[in-house]
Amino acid sequence: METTEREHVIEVTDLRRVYGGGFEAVRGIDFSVRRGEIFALLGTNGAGKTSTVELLEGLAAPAGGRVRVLGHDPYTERGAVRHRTGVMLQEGGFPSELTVAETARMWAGCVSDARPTREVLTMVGLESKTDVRVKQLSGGQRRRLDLALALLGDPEVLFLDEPTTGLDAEGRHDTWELVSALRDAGTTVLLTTHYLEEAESLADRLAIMHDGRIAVTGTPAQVTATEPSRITFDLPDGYFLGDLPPLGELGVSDHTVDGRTVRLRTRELQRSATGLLLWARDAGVELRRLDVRSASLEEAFLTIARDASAPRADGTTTQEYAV
Ligand SMILES: Nc1ncnc2c1ncn2[C@@H]1O[C@H](COP(=O)(O)OP(=O)(O)OP(=O)(O)O)[C@@H](O)[C@H]1O
Repeated sequence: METTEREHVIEVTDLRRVYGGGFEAVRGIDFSVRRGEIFALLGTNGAGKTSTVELLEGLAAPAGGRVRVLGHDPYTERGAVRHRTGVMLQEGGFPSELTVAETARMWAGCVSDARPTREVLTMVGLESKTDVRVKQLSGGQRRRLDLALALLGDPEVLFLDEPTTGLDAEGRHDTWELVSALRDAGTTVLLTTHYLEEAESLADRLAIMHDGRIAVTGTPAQVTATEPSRITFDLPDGYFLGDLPPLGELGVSDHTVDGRTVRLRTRELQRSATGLLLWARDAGVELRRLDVRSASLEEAFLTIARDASAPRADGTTTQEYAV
């Protein structure tokens, strides 16, 4: 079955992976990725991200469940999928004596209708390193070479396992721009990352894995919204906590006081902040060191990593947002 523009190009249903010895690294996960979407798989160390991506790449057969990439089983129908996908493994292995250009040419020989090697090396910023031997590249430059090789076949679907690990801040931003541009040109990207700001700024949707399961799936904004926002300020001189309007009426879910510093947590940031500021205006006081902020993806991640094993009130451990 071929996919159309609006269909999911990656579909994962109740997927399981069991290693020799019986360890279940992937324990029944579901997600899907639409054409032209960047989907990030996040999770703690050992959560099962690489084990999952390898199943999507057709490198191993699932112990249970179903994977479809571009409408095909990537393991049993490898020939139908492989030439339409690009893969950047977590650790690429290159012959260290070859130069960058030789490595790209060797790889291009394995790809049908390969892009010109100079083109992909320029895309990843390695055009000035073509005559350098692979063993002389820095770790970050090797990651870029990995990415260049994944792009050689002009893939419809790109699997990137920790694409920016080892890159400096500039290299990471360059890679983000390149991946965004590929997405804008219609490439579907599934990536794993430990950099939460990478997922926050790049991903259209993401899933957070923990212990072989997906704890939450949604847009970065949806996942971040699972955490309360925070308001911090110093109580004005001569005022006490009891002088503020009743915090429950401001939508504040809990608070702490440390000396004169008050920290409020709220799921209704606008209502809480407005109520507080109107009170301060009417009282004619200044809320010094006022700081109002939404939760970050990092806070949501840490909470999920901590709580993911605990069942929710409805008995499930997975939260999924429709988009
Ligand atoms: N070949 C293997 N044999 C047995 N267990 C394995 C094998 N490969 C991975 N595992 C185990 O499966 C679990 C998931 O590993 P995986 O590499 O998929 O996690 P990950 O989320 O990619 O982790 P990281 O962020 O550290 O790269 C881990 O507990 C790991 O020890």
